[in-house]
Amino acid sequence: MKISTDYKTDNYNIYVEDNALNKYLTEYTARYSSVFYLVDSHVYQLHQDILLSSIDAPILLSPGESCKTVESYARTIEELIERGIKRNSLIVAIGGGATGDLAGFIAATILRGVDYIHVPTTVLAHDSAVGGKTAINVPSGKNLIGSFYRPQCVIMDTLFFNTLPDDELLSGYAEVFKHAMLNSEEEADRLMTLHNKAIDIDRLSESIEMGIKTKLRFVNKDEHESNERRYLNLGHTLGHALELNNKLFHGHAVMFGMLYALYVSNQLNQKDIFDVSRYATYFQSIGLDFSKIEDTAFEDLLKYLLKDKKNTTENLISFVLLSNYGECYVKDLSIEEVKKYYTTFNEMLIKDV
Ligand SMILES: O=C(O)C(=O)C[C@@H](O)[C@H](O)[C@H](O)COP(=O)(O)O
Repeated sequence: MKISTDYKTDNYNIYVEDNALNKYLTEYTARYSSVFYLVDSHVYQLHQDILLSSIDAPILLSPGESCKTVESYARTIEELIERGIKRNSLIVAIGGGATGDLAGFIAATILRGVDYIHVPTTVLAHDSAVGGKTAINVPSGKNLIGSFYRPQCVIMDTLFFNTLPDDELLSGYAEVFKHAMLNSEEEADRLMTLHNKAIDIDRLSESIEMGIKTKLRFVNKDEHESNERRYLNLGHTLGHALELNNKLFHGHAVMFGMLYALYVSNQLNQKDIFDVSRYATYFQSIGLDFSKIEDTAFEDLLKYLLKDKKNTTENLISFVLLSNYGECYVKDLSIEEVKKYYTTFNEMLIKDV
């Protein structure tokens, strides 16, 4: 399947299919005199003999978020310069969202910008590889350094999914589910039917297609996130805080963050538009472990909440909320309000799940 962006210029293709890497990569690499592969070391270890057998002299990155540090950024830049990268070279990022975020940021900044391609190997990266956000972390928070920088293409080879652990699969599915909530109740119901009790890997491509198309609707309108693109951050305010504080998988944290956002939306709308308990029970039935957030003190999350990139006013925390399915808005809440809802939200979860 091929999906294309719809900007005024410099559009790129997103391929999602089995064997996509073999099918499309050389068409792009052939245009450059030198190509540098930045590959998640774990992915390379698993796939070097078959899917990645043609990848020449990869630079291996530490797996997951651990590669998104300032140190790893500087080290990899040094290595690329030593290997002779030029302005007309190509960087190919092969790995999950973290690899893509780091490699994209390197591509955006090395020699003031070289072309790059995303080869996402996780379900989660259907999200991060699309839209041109690149980033690294600092101790105060996630993705606090970064840029918007479009790739030349995204090649999502779904054969990589076969080796994904269940926790990673669930993490990626969280963003697919978020995209459904940004569409309609029917889309969320469809996912819950398609992936009832467990994530069905054979039906993931169609769910990912829905996810990417939804995401592009927002990105095409507001690439640099001054307005509608912020809605893609549904679940991420509390999500990023839980991810860092409780050391959760990104998507697992986003699932909790989404439940909280739906709960707060109901409170502010003064009607139960969203059946939060139903979604919580569903998330639990497909593997979300609620014990991972039990007893998390609000005060431990607060320092992260106050550093959220969406915040614009001192001591107010910005949340993406919904007045209905697909109808988002950004609301600044005081610390007291966030805490109050956090307490009652936890009580509801303990009672209902
Ligand atoms: O692409 C976007 O815009 C998003 O917000 C998508 C998020 O799901 C994704 O996790 C993103 O990387 C988070 O970005 P951040 O700007 O909140 O760090």
